[in-house]
Order: sequence, then C-alpha cells, then structure tokens
Amino acid sequence: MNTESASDFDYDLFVLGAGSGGVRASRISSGYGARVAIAEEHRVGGTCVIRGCVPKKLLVYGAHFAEDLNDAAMFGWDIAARRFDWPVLRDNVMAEVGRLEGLYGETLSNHDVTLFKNRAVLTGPHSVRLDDGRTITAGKILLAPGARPALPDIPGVEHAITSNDVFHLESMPKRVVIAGGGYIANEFAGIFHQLGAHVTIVNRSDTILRGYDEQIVDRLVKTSLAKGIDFRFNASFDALERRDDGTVICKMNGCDDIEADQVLFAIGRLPNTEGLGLEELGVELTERGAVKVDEHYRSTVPSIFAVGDVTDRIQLTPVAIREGHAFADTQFGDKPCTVDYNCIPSAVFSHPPIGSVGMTEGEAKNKLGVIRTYTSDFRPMKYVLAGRNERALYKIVVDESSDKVVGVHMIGPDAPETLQAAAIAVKAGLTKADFDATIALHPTMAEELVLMR
Ligand SMILES: Cc1cc2nc3c(=O)[nH]c(=O)nc-3n(C[C@H](O)[C@H](O)[C@H](O)COP(=O)(O)OP(=O)(O)OC[C@H]3O[C@@H](n4cnc5c(N)ncnc54)[C@H](O)[C@@H]3O)c2cc1C
Ligand SMILES: NC(=O)c1ccc[n+]([C@@H]2O[C@H](COP(=O)([O-])OP(=O)(O)OC[C@H]3O[C@@H](n4cnc5c(N)ncnc54)[C@H](O)[C@@H]3O)[C@@H](O)[C@H]2O)c1
Repeated sequence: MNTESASDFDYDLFVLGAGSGGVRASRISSGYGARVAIAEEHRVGGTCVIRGCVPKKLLVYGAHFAEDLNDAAMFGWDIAARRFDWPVLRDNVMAEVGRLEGLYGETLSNHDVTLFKNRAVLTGPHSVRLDDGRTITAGKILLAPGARPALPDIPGVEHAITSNDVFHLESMPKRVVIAGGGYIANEFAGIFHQLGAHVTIVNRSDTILRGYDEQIVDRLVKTSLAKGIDFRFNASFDALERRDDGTVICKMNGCDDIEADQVLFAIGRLPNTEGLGLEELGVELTERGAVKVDEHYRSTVPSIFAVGDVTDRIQLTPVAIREGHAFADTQFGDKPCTVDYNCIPSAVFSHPPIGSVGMTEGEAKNKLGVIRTYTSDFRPMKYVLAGRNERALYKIVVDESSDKVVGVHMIGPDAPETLQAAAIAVKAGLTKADFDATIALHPTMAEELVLMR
C-alpha cells in the first residue's frame, strides 16, 4: 500500500458519492487493505442504478412491447386486450431499483467499506464534514459525486421536469415536449412514444446526437418521423407557462409555440461540484465546473482525486467504473495504471437503438484521408414477416492504408448487443479481411457484419 496513507487519519480513503465510480474505487481500495469510508447523500448506486441506465433500460424494454404486440399478429398471436398500465411498469421498475440499491449496499459492507448516508463537503485537503456535523479525516479523498441535469435560465422552467423526475410520473402524459437532441432526449422520445404519448423533440441546432455517424443519425430521424415523433430544429425556449388545466405552453423562438402535458429538459449534465468547498482548497475547476485531473485522476491538490462524471469527459458508467478501478490500483494496489479511452463503444437506446464504436465516416476522412466504407441497409427478417416497413443500417469504416476496421456503426433491433462484440474486433485492430474471413452465423442480423463487400 502507498506510504502516503498515514494512520493518524480516520481513514486511508474517503469517497464522496456512492455511484458507479465511487463504489468501484472503494471496494477495490478496501481489497488492497485500505481503510475506506464513503458518503452518499441520496441513494447507494448513483445515477446509473437509481435514475439512469438501469431504470431507463427497463422502461425501454417495457415500451418495446407496444411494437412487439402489434407485430405478434402476423406470427399467429391473437392478443385481444392490449392495455398499458403505467403505474404497474413504474412501480415494478422502482422495486427493481430498490433491490439493486440493496445489493450495492451489501457490496460495500462485504468489503468493509463504512457507509455514511450523508452529504459530505470538503473542509481541508484531508478532511470532510458530513451534513450531521461530523468531521472525518482521510489520507486521500476521492470525488465521485457525478453530475446533475442542466436547466436553462428561462421563465417558468419550474414547470419542466428532468430525467430525475421521469421515473416517478403520476400518469403517462398525452403530449410530451423534449428539449435536447442527445442521448436522453432520443431515448425518452422512444419510450414515451411507444407508451402512447405524442412526442416533439426540440433541438437548438439542426444536428442531433453529435459525434455519431451522420448516416446512422439520419436514419434514426427518418425512422422516428415515420413512427410519428415530431422534431423542431433550430428552435429554443423563451418561456414556459402553465395553464390551470395543467397544460404547459412552450413559448418558442424559431418555431410556433407548443402545448404539452409534460416538458422534459435533456440538455446535458453539469458536474456536481457546487458547494463542495473545492475552489477554497485550491482544487482547479474547468469553466463548466468539472474537476481538472491528471492521468491518474489527481486534482491540483495532491491528496484530492476525482473520477467519473464530475470530470466531465465521457459520461458513461463503464468509464466511471474503469476510472475508479484505475484510481484504486494506482493509489492502493501499487499497480499504477491509466484508462485507455480509445475505442469506447456507446449506444443510444432509442427506438430503434444505435450502437457505435471507433471513428465515424466523417472523422475517419478527416484523420486518415483515404478510407473505405461498407454499408448494409436491410429489412430485418422479423420485420418482413410482421409487415413492418423499418430498415436497419450497418456501416463499417476501414482505413485504406492498413485495411484496419476503424469504426462500426449500427442502427436496428438489438444493435447495442451486436456492437459490444464488434467493439472487441475494432479495439483489437482487426482488418476488413479478418471480418471477411469469418463465416456468417445464419440467420442473424449480425451476420451482415461479415457479409459486407
Ligand atoms: C437518464 C440517464 C440514462 C443514462 N443511461 C446510461 C446508459 O445507458 N449507459 C451508460 O453507460 N451511462 C448512462 N448514463 C450515464 C451514467 O449514469 C453516468 O455516467 C454514471 O452514473 C456516472 O457515474 P459517477 O460515479 O461519476 O456518478 P454517479 O453514478 O452519478 O454517482 C454520484 C453519486 O454521488 C452522490 N453525491 C453527489 N454529491 C454528493 C455529496 N456532496 N455527498 C455525498 N454524496 C454525493 C450522488 O447522490 C450520486 O449517488 C445515464 C445517465 C442518465 C441521467
Ligand atoms: N445510452 C447512454 O449511454 C446514455 C444515456 C443517457 C445519458 N447518457 C449520458 O448522460 C449525458 C447526458 O445526457 P443528455 O442527453 O442530457 O446530454 P447530451 O450531451 O447527450 O445531449 C445534450 C443535448 O442538448 C443540447 N443542448 C445543450 N445545451 C442546450 C441548451 N442550453 N438549450 C438547448 N439545447 C441544449 C445539445 O445540443 C445536445 O443535443 C450524456 O452525455 C451521456 O454521456 C448516456
């Protein structure tokens, strides 16, 4: 164990925030023999487990039944009564979240990590104060407080909700307006639409899902439009007004005003650094309030570190987990390491979902010059029988000079599941010839990956 952890502190490590990064860092550090405590102000598990990836994905599954039940008729199923009960789905999802929260708590106690169910703020380079007044000292402090939804500074913003509230709605709204064109906007557009709401996505520019391959995003927009999701591009909100009947009037700039029963703001997430006492201690923050760290997650104060969303780089759970693990290995395991940020796969759980790894076509052209692309634009077999006129699109981007596959991008049923496997090939630097040499697994959609010529 690193000699910097002095025994005159209460703990060797104090972690602020029991989410994806904080829980991993604590249990690995404790495994190396460190005396570890963690503070959590809300619920153990953090954003991903409590109000992010997990409940979101369960809602995606729940919403998908709408299409599956429609398609079932052509497969011989006569399902007469089709009624959706939002409180049943909501409560079952919340019960599962509660179960997982319990498991995360058990993981901490099984690893001898002391859990304080309190908000913590820093009072020194080695000390924190809990909201019940207790002060605790530690050799090292790890900041893993995550991020929170951003909200615009407009009159009536209190009439809108964020992703934090969306899992607890009393009833399913009939008309939903979603601000933003990123992950959350597109995922919840799919969920609300499938569950029967009319959805309008409002984006301030004409580009949604920036960073994803343009052709794939274009397919999502076209498919969403065909399903009945509306878009307003180059539009922004001037104000929100609530009528007595509960309707929210969106006063718009760049398009006509819109009436909604629920307005969801999904315009990005800001690092949770406010009020933590960081600047007073000399912890440097970026303009957006993120903690600046070096490659070993050390802030500008040597005993204070940060991982995950609070560093405002790649806001994904597996990244926060890897960073937490690398921190523990480096600081308490005598195994200095960093995270390799190259080729991180990502998915948008929209309807249909997107999976992506490596360079987009545009990015590869800019960085590599001469490239080849291969696409497969096909109607999945099950959709043909169901009479569903929806197409999947797979794209492979190849570096002409080395034949290496530098990017795989997909939209279609279960694309994220297939993409995870394809990401291994891209990460390993396999060539298009390696893809071609692989015999197809028939009949699957994924076989398109080895059949593109
Ligand atoms: C709706 C939604 C869907 C998402 N879906 C996905 C997905 O499908 N895949 C994916 O990879 N990522 C997804 N994400 C992103 C993912 O949830 C985050 O990247 C991840 O949770 C970040 O982990 P973290 O450890 O940095 O912070 P968090 O998991 O947010 O944990 C931070 C914890 O710190 C606590 N805390 C904050 N301040 C204090 C304090 N002062 N004292 C004590 N405790 C404090 C918070 O309550 C929280 O529990 C989603 C996010 C959202 C909002
Ligand atoms: N499937 C997943 O992995 C997943 C799912 C949900 C969230 N997340 C993570 O959570 C983060 C937050 O999600 P998100 O969808 O809120 O953010 P995002 O960064 O994906 O998208 C934000 C969108 O809001 C727009 N925007 C930003 N500021 C605005 C403003 N002032 N007014 C109007 N529009 C504005 C942006 O142009 C962009 O389209 C993501 O970056 C992602 O890393 C991941």
